[in-house]
Amino acid sequence: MMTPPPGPLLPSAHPTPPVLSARGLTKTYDTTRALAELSLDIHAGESVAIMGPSGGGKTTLLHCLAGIITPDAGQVVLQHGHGATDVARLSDSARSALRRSTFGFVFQQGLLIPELTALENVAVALMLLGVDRAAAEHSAAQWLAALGLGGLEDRRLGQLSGGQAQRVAIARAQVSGAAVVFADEPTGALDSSTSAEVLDLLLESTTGTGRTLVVVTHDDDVARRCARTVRLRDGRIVSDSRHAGAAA
Ligand SMILES: Nc1ncnc2c1ncn2[C@@H]1O[C@H](COP(=O)(O)OP(=O)(O)OP(=O)(O)O)[C@@H](O)[C@H]1O
Repeated sequence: MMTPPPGPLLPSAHPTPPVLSARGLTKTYDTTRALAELSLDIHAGESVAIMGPSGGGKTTLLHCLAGIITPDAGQVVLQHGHGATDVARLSDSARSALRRSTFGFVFQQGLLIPELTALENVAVALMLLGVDRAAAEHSAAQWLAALGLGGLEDRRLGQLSGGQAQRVAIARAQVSGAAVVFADEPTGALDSSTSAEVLDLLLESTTGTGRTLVVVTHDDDVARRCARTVRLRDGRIVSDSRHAGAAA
């Protein structure tokens, strides 16, 4: 069967312009095709759940959208600020700079530094952008307080619960004013009530302020709370639905 060429998607009824437009994304690892000419528009202020079976390409898509890996073919156009940037064509250093300034990440492991306190873990995201320590710590303290962690600023990660540590990760992802926050199974290790609280905070602090959330999840409860669910299988989109009554 012939595959249609990657091209413009049908006009969308969404009220805001796309902040990210992926066209014809293809990624192959050795002999495994993780993404197969995938096209997707993500709009400013949307919450999008990426779902589908294990190995379907969810994390690979998230990493391509966020400029963590480059696709073998295709484009990821970011429309933010003054113009459009093809994330997939930037140099490594330009992509790192873009990730720090424009994107936020809530991943299960890897981004928080165990030796640092909650406050330092959040402040470091701003200090990497050149903000001085005092101003960075001031903003970090405000985010921690907004996420219910006032009084815990000086705890190291090992002295926090899983849910508290995920809130630190949310604060870190938001403190630099990220236009798009990417989360990969942000509630995967949490019990269901903590998971609901963390998800509420993640939605409020992103789409609640006009920013965009893209979340990879296996959890139907998480997907139901998002405004849109995109399902992948074998590196292709098999369904894309918007739900009434969910967050933006
Ligand atoms: N670094 C890699 N090297 C080789 N193959 C890889 C690599 N990363 C992913 N893959 C393969 O690419 C396919 C898509 O992987 P991906 O992690 O994107 O899927 P996923 O939908 O996120 O899966 P899961 O739900 O299990 O996390 C899988 O078949 C996986 O084995």
